[in-house]
Amino acid sequence: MGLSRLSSTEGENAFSIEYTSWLMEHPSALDKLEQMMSITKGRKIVIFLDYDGTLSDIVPNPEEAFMTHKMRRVLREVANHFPTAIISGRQREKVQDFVQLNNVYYAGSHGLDIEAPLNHTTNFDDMDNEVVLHQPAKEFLPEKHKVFNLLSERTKSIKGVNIEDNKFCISVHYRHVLAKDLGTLENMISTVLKEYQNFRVSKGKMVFEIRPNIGWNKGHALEYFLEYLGFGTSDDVFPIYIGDDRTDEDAFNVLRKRGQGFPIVVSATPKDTKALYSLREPKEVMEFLLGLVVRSNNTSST
Ligand SMILES: O=P(O)(O)OC[C@H]1O[C@H](O[C@H]2O[C@H](CO)[C@@H](O)[C@H](O)[C@H]2O)[C@H](O)[C@@H](O)[C@@H]1O
Repeated sequence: MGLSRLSSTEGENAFSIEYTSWLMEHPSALDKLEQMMSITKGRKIVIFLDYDGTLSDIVPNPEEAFMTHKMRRVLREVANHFPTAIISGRQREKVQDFVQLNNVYYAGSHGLDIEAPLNHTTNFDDMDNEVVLHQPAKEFLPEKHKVFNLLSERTKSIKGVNIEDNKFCISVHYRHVLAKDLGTLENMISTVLKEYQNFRVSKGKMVFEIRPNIGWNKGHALEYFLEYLGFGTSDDVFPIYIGDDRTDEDAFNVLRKRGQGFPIVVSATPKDTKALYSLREPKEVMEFLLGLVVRSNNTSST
């Protein structure tokens, strides 16, 4: 359980005391698997996952945040057992490219670009599958291009800045920016956003996340998927959301408000979160997902 893992991985340092007490409030989801499976009896489990830091390790280069083959195998199994959606800050197509599974639903741009199961409005994706696209910030695309170009131009002088175009959102990575230049970068972003007040900025892991200033976030995307899957107001659903970053907090909040399911934060250090449970790293996420599959197989064979 949590404590044994702690002593083997962290050693007896001052920090582990803080982590241990945080763990009491956000117990390891691995330790709660049995309990969770008994609560879910008769309910439909639906899985929601963030990508970076949840399905793939955080790495210095965003282009290299690959998922392991093992994680992909587990995810495929999970999605064969339960409806599964990935809700990422990245461009949706980019996540699809990393994940390469067609039994998973995808949302990109922090939930602003949803490819949902087929319902009334029909589109076709690259593989000619019928899908429903929900893109509530479509009208902001031309402006987003301008913000992207302006930011790229103005931040050129700062070494280490990496600006990622996430379709409806923009990520300004500062992982490789010198500490002395950070203030300048922040000022540049706020100057640009003063000119484009339809956009706002928040902070992620060594990244400034810029997105249209509309009332739509990962929490709304989660609700949208539930609605489409037919569980909008249902009591018979048990949604599990696993994520590691600030934008995932909106989805944790939705689960807390619905009083349903398991909000799980991925973190090996104490952090302020609305999640009720925790997992330390993507490897534990994989273990947890595998645990769900195994237990679900056991239940159906008894
Ligand atoms: O919602 P997510 O799927 O978690 O996406 C959030 C951002 O993740 C990526 O950036 C983060 O991961 C990178 C790769 O490990 C890392 O280099 C970076 O420092 C992290 O912030 C992604 O590149 C962003 O576009 C996403 O918005």
